[in-house]
Amino acid sequence: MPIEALSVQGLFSGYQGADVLQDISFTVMPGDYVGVVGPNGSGKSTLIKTILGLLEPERGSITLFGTPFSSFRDWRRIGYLPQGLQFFNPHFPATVAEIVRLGRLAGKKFPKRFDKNDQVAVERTLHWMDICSIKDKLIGELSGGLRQRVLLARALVNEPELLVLDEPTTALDPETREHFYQLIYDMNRERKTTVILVTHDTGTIGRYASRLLYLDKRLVFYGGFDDFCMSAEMTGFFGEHAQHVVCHRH
Ligand SMILES: Nc1ncnc2c1ncn2[C@@H]1O[C@H](COP(=O)(O)OP(=O)(O)OP(=O)(O)O)[C@@H](O)[C@H]1O
Repeated sequence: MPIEALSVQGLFSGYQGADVLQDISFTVMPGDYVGVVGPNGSGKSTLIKTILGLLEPERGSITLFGTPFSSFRDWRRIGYLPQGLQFFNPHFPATVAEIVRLGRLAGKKFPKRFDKNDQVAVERTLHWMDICSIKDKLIGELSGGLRQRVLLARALVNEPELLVLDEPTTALDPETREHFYQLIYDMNRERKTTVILVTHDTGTIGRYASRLLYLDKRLVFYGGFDDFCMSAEMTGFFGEHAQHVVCHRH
């Protein structure tokens, strides 16, 4: 039996002592692609921030790759693309290659210095993301789609086993968005990268993710898409139309 990439048990988490998330439990196995959906304010980003240690939980346990959160140190195994990068400062004075290299800082001990291995990893990732030709451009000069690709490259530069993306396609036009989803999907299929992707794109995510996590402060549903789509209970919850949108997989 493979070790779970992520296990969350009885999690309560929120802000200033007020819980947003209440009693959340689920596990993610290596190679899963989990789409996290739910209404505005349902706690999707709160869940991601808690899993990554950016927010301390009120109660409950989190295990990453079989290691309890409190002793987990191997952050290179996890890549994270946070929400809200469409507001990226266009005057930020860093080139594409420098931005990607920043991803190598995760898990480095002090003094944090870059070495030859970092250079090799950066070159490999630029090539993989097909952004070698723009490596000396300033990040602020790029279109939203290319910028997002660079930030994805930063999240991937350590070849993480688990990739966490919080609404990565918000600022992208439909064509670039589709391309982005395809890229993530290929990584999941070909490299077996475990993916957790928060999105409002309920119509699209069903085409790519293997599991659906529906959050509304509590865990409303967690399971395979087919189970979700066949569940009468879910029709009652979301209404036939909403369920049809999520289940529209062609
Ligand atoms: N830093 C914060 N301090 C206090 N409350 C917060 C903070 N961040 C989020 N919240 C509140 O926590 C609740 C859940 O927010 P969260 O951002 O996790 O939801 P979400 O499902 O990701 O929403 P959206 O779909 O709009 O991005 C909301 O009521 C929000 O106002």
